[in-house]
Amino acid sequence: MTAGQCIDIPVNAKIKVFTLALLNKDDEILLGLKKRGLGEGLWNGFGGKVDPGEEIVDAAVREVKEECGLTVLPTDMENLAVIHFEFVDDPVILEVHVFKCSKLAGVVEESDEMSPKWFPRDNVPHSQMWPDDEVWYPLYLSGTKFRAYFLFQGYKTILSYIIRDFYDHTVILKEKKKDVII
Ligand SMILES: Nc1[nH]c(=O)nc2c1ncn2[C@H]1C[C@H](O)[C@@H](COP(=O)(O)OP(=O)(O)OP(=O)(O)O)O1
Ligand SMILES: [Mg+2]
Ligand SMILES: [Mg+2]
Repeated sequence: MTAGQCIDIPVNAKIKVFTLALLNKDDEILLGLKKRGLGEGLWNGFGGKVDPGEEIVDAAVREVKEECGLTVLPTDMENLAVIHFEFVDDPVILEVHVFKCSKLAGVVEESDEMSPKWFPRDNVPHSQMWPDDEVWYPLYLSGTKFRAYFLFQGYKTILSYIIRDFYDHTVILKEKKKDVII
């Protein structure tokens, strides 16, 4: 999977590519409480910026190791979703490649960036997570692959979103239109 455009964002948008790994064991998911930077204070999967020239899946594997100590293999990373985030008044769009993985090796360790903890997959702390997670998490639980676009005002308010089938962009799975003020 390569970095790419999506029909919901401008063709010339400046894109910054990130990874996000959702690590599963039985009915649990490993989340990390982010200790610094983007999303500080929120529980999230593990991931970060893709380095120049780096394959996206390799970045996902590297970030998992750096942030929670676990070893995963690129071939065990299933690409669940690609999500674009636009922020009002910010020309940079974040492109987050979401992977899920159930084959984990090693020991979970706290890192400078993340404080990891297992949660039941159907009971994650949404009030302390990015607000978009609550929207797309049911798709993760049902194993539905998707592409999504979210428009944020600041980091807490979602103005609109659209979630499409991963393979067929004409199929809309979920949508919230922008409120029109008249
Ligand atoms: N709206 C959102 N919802 C979500 O669920 N995850 C988001 C998100 N916006 C960003 N993320 C994820 C993507 C990525 O895993 C992480 C942001 O990347 P980081 O700041 O953690 O980068 P790095 O781990 O490379 O950090 P440094 O090593 O400090 O540069 O947050
Ligand atoms: Mg990170
Ligand atoms: Mg990084």
